[in-house]
Amino acid sequence: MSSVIPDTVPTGSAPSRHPLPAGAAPAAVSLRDAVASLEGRPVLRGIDLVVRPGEVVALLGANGSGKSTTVKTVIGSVPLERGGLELFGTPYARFKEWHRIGYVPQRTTAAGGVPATVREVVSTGRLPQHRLLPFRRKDREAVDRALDAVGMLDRAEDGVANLSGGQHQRVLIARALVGTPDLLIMDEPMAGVDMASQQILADTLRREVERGAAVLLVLHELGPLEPLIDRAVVLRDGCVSHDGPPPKEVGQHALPGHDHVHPHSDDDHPNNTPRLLA
Ligand SMILES: Nc1ncnc2c1ncn2[C@@H]1O[C@H](COP(=O)(O)OP(=O)(O)OP(=O)(O)O)[C@@H](O)[C@H]1O
Repeated sequence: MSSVIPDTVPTGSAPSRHPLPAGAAPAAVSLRDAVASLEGRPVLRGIDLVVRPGEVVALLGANGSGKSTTVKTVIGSVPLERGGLELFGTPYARFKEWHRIGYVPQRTTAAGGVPATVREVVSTGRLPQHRLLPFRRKDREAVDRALDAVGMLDRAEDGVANLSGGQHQRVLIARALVGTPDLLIMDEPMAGVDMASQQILADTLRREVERGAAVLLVLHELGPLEPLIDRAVVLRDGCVSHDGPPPKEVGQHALPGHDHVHPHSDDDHPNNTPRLLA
C-alpha cells in the first residue's frame, strides 16, 4: 500500500471541528517540542501535540514510532528531557488535578492475576475523587453508570481473572470513565477487541465527547471510531510527520510500509503509570 502521508508536513495543530473562541478554556494537552529517552535511547525527538476540549485526536504511527511513549509523557510516567507540557493550561510541574484525566493503558495482562472483581477494579478509578474517604452513594452510582456504559454491569461481581480480553479492556475503560474525566487518554483501546465490543466503545466515546471531554487515542486502525476523529497526529521515528485530517488509508490498517503486530505488554516497561493507575 502506498503512503498518503507526506514525509514532512508542518506540524502546527490543524483547525479543529471545535474552534474555540478567544478566551475559551485552554487546551487539555499542550505538549511542545517534547524530547524523551528510554534507557538512554532517544525515543521522542521534538513532538508537538495539542488536544483541545471536546476534540478527539488519534495518535497514529508504525510500531515503535513513539506513540505510547508520547502518552506516557503526557501522564507524567516518562519524563521530558526537553520541551514543555501543560495540562488544562497548567504547567506539568504544578498540575494536581489528576482526577480530570482518565487513562487506559496499552493492553496489559497485569490485572489477569489479580483476585479482584470487576466492580473493585472500576472503583479504583474513583480514588482521586473521594481521597480514601469511605465510598458514598454517588461513588457507587458512578461505578454502576460506567459499567453500564461499557455493557459490563451484569458482570460487576465477577472476578477480572475470568474475563475475556475484550471484556477486560471494557473494564479498564469503565475505570477511566468513572471519574467523569475532562480528558480521556486511551492507548490502543481496540486492540484485540471484537467488533461488538468495538461498537460499544465507539458509542461510549461518542457520549463522552458529547459531554465535552477531550480524547487522545493511540490507534492503529480507526475502524468504528473513524467518524469521531477530528484530527490525526502521525508519528514517524519519534517525530510528527502529519498533523491534520486522518489519512484515509489508515482507516483499517496500520501505516503503510509498516506491519503492525499486537502491542507489547506494559509489563515490559519499567516506567509504568504511577499517577493514574491506582
Ligand atoms: N521501557 C522501555 N525501555 C527501552 N526502550 C523502550 C521501552 N519502551 C519502549 N521502548 C522503545 O521506544 C520506542 C518507542 O516505543 P513506543 O512503545 O512508544 O512505540 P509505539 O509507537 O507505541 O509502538 P507500538 O505500536 O508497537 O505500541 C521503541 O523503539 C521501543 O522499542
